[in-house]
Amino acid sequence: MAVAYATVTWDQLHRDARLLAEQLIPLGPFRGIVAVTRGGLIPAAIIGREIDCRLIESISVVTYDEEQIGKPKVIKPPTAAGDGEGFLIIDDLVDSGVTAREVRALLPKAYFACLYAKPSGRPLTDRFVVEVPQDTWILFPWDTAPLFVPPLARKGAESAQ
Ligand SMILES: O=P(O)(O)OC[C@H]1O[C@H](OP(=O)(O)OP(=O)(O)O)[C@H](O)[C@@H]1O
Repeated sequence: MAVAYATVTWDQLHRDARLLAEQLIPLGPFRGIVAVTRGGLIPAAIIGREIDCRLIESISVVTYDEEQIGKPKVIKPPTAAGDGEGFLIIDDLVDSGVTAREVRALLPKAYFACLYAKPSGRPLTDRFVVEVPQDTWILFPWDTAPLFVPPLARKGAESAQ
């Protein structure tokens, strides 16, 4: 399957998180936020600021390790959130939906919102900002760095040497 890349800048991520916050305000107030680490941490901080929510819990789900491919493992439960009643779950992305399914099973009464959703994971969300094709790999700002790229003309000359 061909893979396309979509770069998300800090500015864009901030804008998308604020857009989501705006949509969440009428659904609140929320007792707290559960950030799905690690990708949900920065969106949760931005959204917590916008919706005026200071109680931030986290959950950490590992979906891949060398011995048990695909078996999700909760390595940090969201204890402060109980069954999720009154809580908002925030993640950056739902892709296959494996992480979201695990998180929702632990917090059945919480509201699940994320910035970006691929078709396979989309049904597991209550709200998202942007739908992204399944074969698109999102490059988040914390995963990337600006690099020098040679001018096109010089690139041709270099490959001819
Ligand atoms: O729908 P899924 O296929 O489960 O994928 C979505 C999950 O993948 C990413 O986290 P990742 O597992 O890469 O961990 P990280 O955020 O700690 O890098 C993302 O932050 C979601 O939590």
